[in-house]
Amino acid sequence: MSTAVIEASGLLKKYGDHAAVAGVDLSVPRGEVFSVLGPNGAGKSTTVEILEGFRRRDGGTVRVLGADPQSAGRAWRARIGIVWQQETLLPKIPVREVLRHFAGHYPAPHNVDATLELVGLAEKARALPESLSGGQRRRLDVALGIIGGPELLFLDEPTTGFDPRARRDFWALIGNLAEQGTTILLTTHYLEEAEALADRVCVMARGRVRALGSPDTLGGRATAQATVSWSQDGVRREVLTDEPTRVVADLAAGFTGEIPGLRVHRPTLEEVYLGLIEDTVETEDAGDGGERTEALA
Ligand SMILES: Nc1ncnc2c1ncn2[C@@H]1O[C@H](COP(=O)(O)OP(=O)(O)OP(=O)(O)O)[C@@H](O)[C@H]1O
Repeated sequence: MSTAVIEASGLLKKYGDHAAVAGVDLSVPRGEVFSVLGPNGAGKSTTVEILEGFRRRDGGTVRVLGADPQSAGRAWRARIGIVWQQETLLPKIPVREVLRHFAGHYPAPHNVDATLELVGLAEKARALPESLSGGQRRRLDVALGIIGGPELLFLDEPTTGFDPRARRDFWALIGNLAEQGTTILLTTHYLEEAEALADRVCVMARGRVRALGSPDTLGGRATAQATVSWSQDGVRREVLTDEPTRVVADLAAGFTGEIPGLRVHRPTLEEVYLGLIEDTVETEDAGDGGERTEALA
């Protein structure tokens, strides 16, 4: 039996003549943190909304937690958690009560206080949601996403607007959930976030998957040529090489002590990503097939 939590094959979604998703294949095993990257308009949200059961596809097959999201019922929905890009509208009651209220919708919810602790909001249990800072508010959104004890959690640009410290704390929280076995699908525009959290990343552009792999190896990153640079007689020198270790060893033999200003640089995830989407930069948003429509289900 397949251990894939998400399995999509030949996924297709059209708006008018424009294929927003043009044949996507994905397979995400249980317990993986899987990140979807891509420029604006690449088809990420459309793909994710189809997987969440909020948008109908025009072609392809999809299984999420063993069911077709388009026809799956309440019991299936209780097994997934979603942290939306926009803040969820909440009643004007204290944070703990909000969470208790949402917990009541699930058959086997997490403990409310343990969840507040996990997201770092225990001290705000009695505060009203409207009094929370942006980052705290986002933590509450995450608490709402996980209160039902989901097997699969969708996170849509979860750390937009976070300060660097809050972002690190948030990453620790997500790492924690992943360690506990939650499968996580993360869309983000922050490459360092994908690098910190994801087991695998998928780069989408123009409705297709351009590259798929671990952050270390994406687009041939691990084996790409390295630039070795150093300073000699006040001049900066550099060599592009397949064998940086040999170059450094040869250099070291010519110096007594440290090699001044030695640097070995391989492409960063951001550089690889930008190379993968280079041709889309100008045109990605130009292909709309008409007016935006509301989600169907
Ligand atoms: N409801 C809709 N009606 C018409 N066109 C749509 C609709 N939703 C998305 N599109 C178009 O489909 C394409 C993919 O959009 P989508 O929102 O999936 O991209 P994205 O990768 O999530 O972008 P972003 O990073 O900006 O969120 C875009 O060209 C968009 O304009």
